Amino acid sequence: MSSTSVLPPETEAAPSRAAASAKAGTRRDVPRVLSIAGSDPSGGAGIQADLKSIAAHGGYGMAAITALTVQNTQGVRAVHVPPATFLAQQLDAISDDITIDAVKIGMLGDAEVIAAVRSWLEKVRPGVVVLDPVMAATSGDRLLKESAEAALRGLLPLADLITPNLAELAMLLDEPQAHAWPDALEQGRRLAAATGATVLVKGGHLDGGACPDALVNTAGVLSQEVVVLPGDRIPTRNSHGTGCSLSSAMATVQARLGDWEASLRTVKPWLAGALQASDQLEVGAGNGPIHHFHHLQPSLPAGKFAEILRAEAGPDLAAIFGLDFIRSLAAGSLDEKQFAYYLAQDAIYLNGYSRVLARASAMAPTETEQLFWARSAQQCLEVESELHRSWLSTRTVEPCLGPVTKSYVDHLLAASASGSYAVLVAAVLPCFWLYAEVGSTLHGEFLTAGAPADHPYAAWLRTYADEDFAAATRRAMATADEAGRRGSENERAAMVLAFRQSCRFEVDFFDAPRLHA
Ligand SMILES: Nc1ncnc2c1ncn2[C@@H]1O[C@H](COP(=O)(O)OP(=O)(O)OP(=O)(O)O)[C@@H](O)[C@H]1O
Ligand SMILES: Cc1ncc(CO)c(N)n1
Repeated sequence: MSSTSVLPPETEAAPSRAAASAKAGTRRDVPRVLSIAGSDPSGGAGIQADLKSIAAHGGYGMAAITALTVQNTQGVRAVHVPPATFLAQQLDAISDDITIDAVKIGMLGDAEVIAAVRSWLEKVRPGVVVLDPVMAATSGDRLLKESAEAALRGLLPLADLITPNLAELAMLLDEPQAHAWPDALEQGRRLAAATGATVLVKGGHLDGGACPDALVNTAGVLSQEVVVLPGDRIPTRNSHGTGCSLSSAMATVQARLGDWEASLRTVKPWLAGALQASDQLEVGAGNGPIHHFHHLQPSLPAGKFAEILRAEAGPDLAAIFGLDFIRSLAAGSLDEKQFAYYLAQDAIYLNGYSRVLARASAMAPTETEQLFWARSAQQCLEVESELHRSWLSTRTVEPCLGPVTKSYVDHLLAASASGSYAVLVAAVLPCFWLYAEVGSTLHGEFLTAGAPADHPYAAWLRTYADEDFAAATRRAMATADEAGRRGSENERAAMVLAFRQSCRFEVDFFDAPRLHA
């Protein structure tokens, strides 16, 4: 398991001239960072994203709310801008009392709000000011009144860093939107020259597989006039709030490092990781949020959790192969009464197991998994009726629920009621996996012995080598691996417990005919 760190890893970057000329007093271990932005109640953008992003980078976050939005991952339904005088009071209350190491400015809404922020900035002059010129949400809905665009342009010279996306960059320059990266960089240059600020040109809205970002400054603050950080586009729809998260992360890290290039080198890989891990959150049906704290979660590589489960089951598998029932079944010397008991209990078990698999289907996070469990549930019922038709119809056996069968099914039902899909998947896995292991071993032994036709259980042993069942087992294993990787440490521990308990029941189930037949 990989180790976790509280802060995203910082790449050692060669100090640029900016580091040397960073404003005195801006470097703090835990920077006090104020977000002046709108609220997104769905938590992915606006001040909610800013506070997460600031915390993810080790800052102390504060928030003065410029506007309330009614939005979710699918779009903005309404915007309410409280009186600008009330915002001014919030800003004064903070700066009267607290030293602010960095400010991030996001959604401003209208010209009155911009005027209030402007006069506060002129009065307080915070050490680091990052301005994200928010005009629209990821969904395309407007967040800045058209009549306020000129006022926003007027605010730009008060910022140290401006972080426009391609549409915002064009609007601020009153030019058509750039679609090619070199054109965007040219626009960045013009905006930097016009404002004196550093411009972070963002490639999020470019076409194609690349997603570069660049810092541009025409006044010699950077090591070069244009510093490009290349990046791959991460294939996800979950880009809600990337701009907010990036700008507040830049404000926080800049207050600690005093170097824009080093800050972007820290923030960009973190953002890529947050986009990559965004699917884990399962928030909303539209453009979902990014996973701000992905770096705090221990991540397991694919297959690792399945490997852990396999190791857990090792002793139980060995115990199964040592059982009299299995040894004598393989040798053909098994007492017919025990075999009949085993078949009858298996039929009862499969009925319960089918219900539990149907529950897994109902809880599955994707339609593919839903279908897999539903099919498996159906196949259990088919095997159950086949057992009655071909094996049990010729035998006289009491169809009573044995103690091991009852305990095993009760355990599975408890897992299905635990509320955790991952725990349920772990609990049902041994019936696939240990059974498939036992089956292929016994079938292999049977073939090695020349598949003797006079073996009393020859027909039964032949049914064990079912490629469809082996494929379903691999699928169940991969699903458990994925559920384990997605889950928290606590959930994985609960999965291992449920899995081990089922493994014990598999051993007991094969031993039950000896004790109860
Ligand atoms: N699919 C992606 N893969 C990698 N990086 C991305 C992706 N989408 C956006 N980014 C990065 O996210 C940051 C924000 O870029 P973008 O151009 O999307 O800003 P924005 O439009 O202001 O964001 P928002 O969607 O919050 O309004 C940039 O660093 C950009 O490179
Ligand atoms: C409040 C708010 N600010 C900014 C954005 C841009 O993503 C948004 N969607 N909502």
